[in-house]
Amino acid sequence: MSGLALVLMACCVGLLLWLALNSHTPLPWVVSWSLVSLGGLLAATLAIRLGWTRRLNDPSLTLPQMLWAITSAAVAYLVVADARDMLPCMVAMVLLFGSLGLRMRQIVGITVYAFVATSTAMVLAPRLLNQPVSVVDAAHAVMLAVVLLACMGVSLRLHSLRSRLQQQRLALSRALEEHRALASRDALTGLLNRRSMLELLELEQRRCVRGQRSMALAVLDIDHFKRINDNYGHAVGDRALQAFAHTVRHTVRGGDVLARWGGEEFVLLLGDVNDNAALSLLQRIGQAVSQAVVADAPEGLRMTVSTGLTVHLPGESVEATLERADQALYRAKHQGRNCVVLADLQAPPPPPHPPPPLAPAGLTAGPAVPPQTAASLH
Ligand SMILES: Nc1nc2c(ncn2[C@@H]2O[C@H](COP(=O)(O)OP(=O)(O)OP(=O)(O)O)[C@@H](O)[C@H]2O)c(=O)[nH]1
Repeated sequence: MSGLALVLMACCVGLLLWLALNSHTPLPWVVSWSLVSLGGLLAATLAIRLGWTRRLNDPSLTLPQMLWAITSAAVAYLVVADARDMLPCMVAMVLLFGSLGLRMRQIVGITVYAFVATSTAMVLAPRLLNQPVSVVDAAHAVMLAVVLLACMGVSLRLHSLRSRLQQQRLALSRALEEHRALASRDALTGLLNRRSMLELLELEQRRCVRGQRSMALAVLDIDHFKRINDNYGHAVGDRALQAFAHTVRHTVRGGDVLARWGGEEFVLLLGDVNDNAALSLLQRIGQAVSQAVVADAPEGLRMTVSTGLTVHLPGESVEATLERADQALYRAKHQGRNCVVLADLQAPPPPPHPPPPLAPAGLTAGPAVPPQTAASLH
């Protein structure tokens, strides 16, 4: 029951007390009833505030408080004869406030209980007080039945409105979640998209500055992807991209992050790894990609990937690291594709469009490493 209901109950009890003091009802009865009624509600409030009810199914003790308040109201009908007119009002208040937190079956149950409790009080009152049943008593009974039915109707309606509101809120938060996922992920491969990857890289870069972490970045580009589209169709091309993403993700460690950078180009973030280990991993990726099977595609369809790899130097910008990896990729493409080129950290920044080398590069500066020779580096 809400704090407001408690306050209202307290007002009613105060009013009843006043009526009792101004009527012929024996004072000890009235005082005892008031103390027991209020005491029960205060005890419940205290238990809730102290957190004793936290582990219960109903931590706010709604149902017990309602049962208590309705029983108190029914007993009041017997004890405080002058205040009987207030019974429908009190029961209605308890039902309306309390039912907000109840399930449908509980609402019907508590209304039935209210009906049984109050009608028992009405039947017993004339006998206990030795008074004949009057027309007023009959009118009370009819009014109470009407009030109880109306309260139940209103409570059930409120309940259905609340459940509809909850469903709408749930649907809205799911839609928001999906929207967020769509905004941060590439729809085709399910990988992080370029924007989210850049955010992640900025975060990692700051960790590198603080010396908490090191990272290597690789730019991977599927070779001659245009031919796959041209020869097998765009749908097969899409599935090839998915197969590529799936293969790389299952070759790297859980903490490494692959993102779709655009088209058939991907960026891989490798955490806490040296250049040799990164090179070896990218060689394995190259081999795995060359064996990857594209779903519903002709048998002969195989992919290869060219990769530019570099380690991030603490203090430099993410853009600078990416640019170096991109230049290494450029060299990998010009050295025959299907290989990994590790960027040379000592070399001055390359010109914007370096001419392709005449012969395959050695392994010293910007080594081009075909997948099958990876092991020889270690
Ligand atoms: N099916 C499909 N194709 C895409 C998608 N994004 C980009 N492409 C295609 O990828 C191809 C990229 O071609 P290019 O940039 O010429 O590169 P390439 O053919 O891979 O050649 P190299 O990179 O030099 O080996 C283009 O034909 C694009 O249309 C996509 O989401 N789905």
